[in-house]
Amino acid sequence: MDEQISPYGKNPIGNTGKVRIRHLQEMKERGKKWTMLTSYDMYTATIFEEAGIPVLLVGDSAANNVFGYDSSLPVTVDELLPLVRAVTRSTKRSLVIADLPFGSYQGSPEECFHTAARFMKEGGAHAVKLEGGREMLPQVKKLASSGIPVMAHIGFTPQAEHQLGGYRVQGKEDEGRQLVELAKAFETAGAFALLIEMVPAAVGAAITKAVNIPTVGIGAGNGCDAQVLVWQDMAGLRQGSLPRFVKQYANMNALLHKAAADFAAEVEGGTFPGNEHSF
Ligand SMILES: Nc1nc(=O)c2c([nH]1)NC[C@@H]1CN(c3ccc(C(=O)N[C@@H](CCC(=O)O)C(=O)O)cc3)CN21
Ligand SMILES: CC(C)C(=O)C(=O)O
Repeated sequence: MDEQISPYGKNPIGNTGKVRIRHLQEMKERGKKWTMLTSYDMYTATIFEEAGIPVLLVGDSAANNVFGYDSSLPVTVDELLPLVRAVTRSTKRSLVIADLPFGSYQGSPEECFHTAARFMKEGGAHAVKLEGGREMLPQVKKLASSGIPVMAHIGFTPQAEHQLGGYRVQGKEDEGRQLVELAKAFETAGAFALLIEMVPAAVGAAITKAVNIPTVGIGAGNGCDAQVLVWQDMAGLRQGSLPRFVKQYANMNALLHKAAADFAAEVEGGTFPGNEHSF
C-alpha cells in the first residue's frame, strides 16, 4: 500500500495538506478508489477526516437524517448553512461539499450562483453539488466559470422524486445511453465530478469510462471511481428497511440505545453518580 499516515490519519490521496479537486482527478488517472461520506456536525466530521475519508458531503439528506423531515424537499439553505459551517470549522484537510437544496438553484443560473456563493462565503464550503438533467447545464457553466467547483448528481435525483414517480432505479435500457450522454454534457459544462445514484452497475461503469472526471456512486455498482453513503446508514444508526445499496459497517443504533438505557438504569438505581464523579 502506498498510503501515508498523515497527522490526521490515513488518506488514500497520501498527502497531508488539503484535499483538492485536482487530487481526486489524479486518483481517477491512477485508478485508485476513494470515499465520500455525508457529515452534518463536528464529531462525525473530525472522525471521518481522521479515518481517511477525503471528501465530506453536507447533503440535503440532512432533511431526513438530522431535521426529521420525511424527504429531502423541505430543507432550506438557512437550515443547511450552519451544518456546513460546523463541518468546515471542524476539519483541516477534507474537501467539504455543500448540497444545494431543492428550490434554491433551479430557477436560473443567477439564483444558483447566489445560493452557491452563500455556501462558499458563509459556510466555508469548497465545492457544491446540484441535481438534475440537461436543464441544469447553464447552472453548472455559471458556477464553473465563477470559480465554484460543482458536482452534478444524476440518475435517481431525490429532489425530483415526485417527477420520477418514487424511489426507483434509473437508466434502465435506452435511458442508460442517455445518462452517458448527460454525463459527458456535464463534464463539458465544467462539472469537476459526477454523483451517480441508483442506476444499473453497467451504466455506472459506462459513465465512468466515458468521462475524464471522477464519478462517485451510490447504488451505481463497483465500476465508479468513488463511493458515497449517508453516514447514519453506513454506521447503522438508521434502522428499519434500507435501500439495497446500503451496507452497515457498525450497529450504532444498538450501541447508543444501550448507553442511554444503562445511564438511566444507574441513575434510577442510585449508583450514578458515585464518589469518583462527585465533588
Ligand atoms: N438515510 C438516507 N440515505 C440515503 O441514501 C438518502 C437519504 N437518506 N435521503 C436522501 C436520499 C433519498 N435516497 C433514497 C431513498 C430511498 C431509496 C429506496 O427506497 N430504494 C429502494 C428501491 C429501489 C428500486 O428497486 O427501484 C431500494 O431497495 O434500493 C433509494 C434512495 C438516497 N438518499
Ligand atoms: C444520495 C446522497 C449521497 C446525497 O446526495 C445526500 O446525502 O444528500
